[in-house]
Amino acid sequence: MSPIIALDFPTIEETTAFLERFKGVRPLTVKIGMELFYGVGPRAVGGVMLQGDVNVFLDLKLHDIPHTVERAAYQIGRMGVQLTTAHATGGSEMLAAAKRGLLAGAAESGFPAPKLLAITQLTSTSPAMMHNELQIPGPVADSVQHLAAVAQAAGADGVVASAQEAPLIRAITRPDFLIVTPGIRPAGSENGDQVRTTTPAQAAQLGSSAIVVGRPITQAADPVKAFKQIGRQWRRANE
Ligand SMILES: O=c1ccn([C@@H]2O[C@H](COP(=O)(O)O)[C@@H](O)[C@H]2O)c(=O)[nH]1
Repeated sequence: MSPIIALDFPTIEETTAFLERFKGVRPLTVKIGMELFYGVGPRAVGGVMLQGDVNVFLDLKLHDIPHTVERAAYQIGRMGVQLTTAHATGGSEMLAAAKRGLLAGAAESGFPAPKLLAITQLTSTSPAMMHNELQIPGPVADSVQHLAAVAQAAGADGVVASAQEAPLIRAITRPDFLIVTPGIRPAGSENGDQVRTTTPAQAAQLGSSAIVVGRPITQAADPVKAFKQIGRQWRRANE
């Protein structure tokens, strides 16, 4: 799969103008996150799909009581998106509720059910933050591996994690379990708020199933060129 582009824009106009540049690049998978969804609403999903042959990863990171998450996931299941997220730290009951909601919403709409990815530890989380603020002892990778096991047992289709943890996740999950990796920073690009970063090639070598890239593409002088370069690095390392 080509890199998933994180469409972190505030308006549908900016999003559409950005996607215009990618007219000749298909199929395309894009991620709609909180900024665009809260700014524009569910029509952000419809607007992006209208571009044709664009798969949508709706990254709303559900985290609430199981009943509320099941009802929210039902609505997401009706939208026709391919991937969506819930926080693994919400626990196994909440993740199972998310899965049930997605399946029910998809069954009602006739769309295939979106795959559920469990967020493990955000790629912006440092060891110091995890220990001092979240009060989780031990290496970040151990926490991520544990949350991946919880997610798999609860019926999630995969996780969102840094590629740094991919080998530990692969060691305990079934072969088709997805590891989707943000925090991708090609050599020479700025980390910004990302902490557990890898290059596209490292993510492939470490076992990620797919990479998510935002600012290194959206803020590039030539986003299509940046997307193609990152895609080449990712694919070569996967060969
Ligand atoms: O652990 C996580 C989970 C989600 N994200 C999201 O991925 C993109 C990354 O954007 P960049 O601009 O490439 O940093 C962004 O939409 C995040 O919400 C993540 O970074 N880490």
